[in-house]
Amino acid sequence: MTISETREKVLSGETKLRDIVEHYIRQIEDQNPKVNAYVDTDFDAARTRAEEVQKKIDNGTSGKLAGVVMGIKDVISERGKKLTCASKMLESFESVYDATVIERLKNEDAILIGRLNMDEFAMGSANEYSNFGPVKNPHDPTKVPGGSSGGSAAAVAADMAMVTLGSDTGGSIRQPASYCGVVGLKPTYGRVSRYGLVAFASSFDCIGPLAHSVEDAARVLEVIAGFDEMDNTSSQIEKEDYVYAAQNPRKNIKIGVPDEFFGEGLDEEIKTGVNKVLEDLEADGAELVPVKLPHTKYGIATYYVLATAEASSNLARYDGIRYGHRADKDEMLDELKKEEKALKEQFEIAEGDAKVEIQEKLAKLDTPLIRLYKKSRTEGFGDEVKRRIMLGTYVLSAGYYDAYYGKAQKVRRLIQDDYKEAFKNVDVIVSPTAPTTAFELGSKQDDPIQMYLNDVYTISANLAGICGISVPVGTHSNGLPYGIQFVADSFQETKILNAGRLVELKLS
Ligand SMILES: NC(=O)C[C@H](N)C(=O)O
Repeated sequence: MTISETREKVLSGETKLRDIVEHYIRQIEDQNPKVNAYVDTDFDAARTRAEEVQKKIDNGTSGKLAGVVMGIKDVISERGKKLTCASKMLESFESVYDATVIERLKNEDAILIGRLNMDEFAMGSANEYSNFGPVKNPHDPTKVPGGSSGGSAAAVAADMAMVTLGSDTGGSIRQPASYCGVVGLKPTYGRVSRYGLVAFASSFDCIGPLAHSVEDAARVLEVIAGFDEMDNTSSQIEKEDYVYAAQNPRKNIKIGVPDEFFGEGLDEEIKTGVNKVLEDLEADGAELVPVKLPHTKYGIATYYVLATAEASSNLARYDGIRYGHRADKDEMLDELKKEEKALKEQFEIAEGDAKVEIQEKLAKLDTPLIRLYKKSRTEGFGDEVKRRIMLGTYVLSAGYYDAYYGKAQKVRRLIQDDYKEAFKNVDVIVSPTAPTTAFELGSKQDDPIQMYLNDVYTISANLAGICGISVPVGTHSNGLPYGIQFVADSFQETKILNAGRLVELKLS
């Protein structure tokens, strides 16, 4: 059921919240062993909450999301719940406070039923890099659900939640939404507070909803959006009426069509499917306008320089002392002693240059504290996270800073300027959400570049800081869903909701 259907039934007394919650519990018990979307659930808390909210409904004081059963990506703090980011590093970490978005959802009486699987620290496009094992696509368990919010998308697709929250740093809400056949919305950077979101790349990270419908996404956005004094990057610009925009779409919108997003690498059927919808929208009064985004071809490279640089800095806090997994101290001291002993023995028998070399090694041997950091991080982080920390540290290093980090910042500006220019003439810009449908589990795991290329259409919205939505638009002959993406200028969420709703109306 959608949020509005639920509201109607719950407010009229036709359905009790208890029954809604029991439905989702059954779904999770039945589906989760196959899909692996939830990494933690609290059914008792959900049941208790349902009783509390039911009382509010009965006495007419319930909030906007009364009865809405939600799952939360395991990167957003929920007081008293585990917050693992699907990493061994945070295996036993528990949130001590609520993220602003969680506080706002709770204030409007949403029922939070569990924590959702994801790529470790949100780094990935297939939800395969998780300490809890991969999420499976509900449409075909041999396929990935997309990532990094794979659990959030799969939970909605398999009816294990009415809506979920995900996070989008470089496509992480929209690409899994496309692969799982649900709606996913990435708000403008600054529209939704990041307070309580574990940082990956702070100038990109955004929290947003994944839902069954555009209107549901709007209903959640309405609650979570808005200024927050706890996040100094959150904007003071007033929210717009998102639900109204989703319910009353204008047909005569101007849609920018960039050649750059319909070229090489795009699956032919997806291209045809997206073009067909555009023709239908045009027949209904929309105007299709060719636009140019000449710098988008540098999007992936730019993102993977800047996002890894920010990640290397943000993830420095996980040292096993202040935060996160700590390696066994005795084991570490033992190792260190053995190394020292071996070097000293070698020193005794070595001669000439070799002796000097060994002496240098002895002098450079880690102190116990440094070794504890190293060992904790080596054990706690997975391979993709380590790869990004190393890439990020490299592009920030003194000798390469200008060549990589500095240059990428300049290209980011050029990409932003492309969009600013294009939005002078159009309301939204359209593209497929991803170049293909969901791919085979394990097929790209060993090839990071192939994995990164999945984000080719979604990543520029993150670089530009603008908003975007993915709406299901068809089923491929291989049986898998795929989405259409609309992006709009900063703080113009009503425009993407409007366009998304037009697509839904065309397909219904
Ligand atoms: N976090 C994201 O938005 C997903 C992106 N594929 C990344 O690995 O960075």
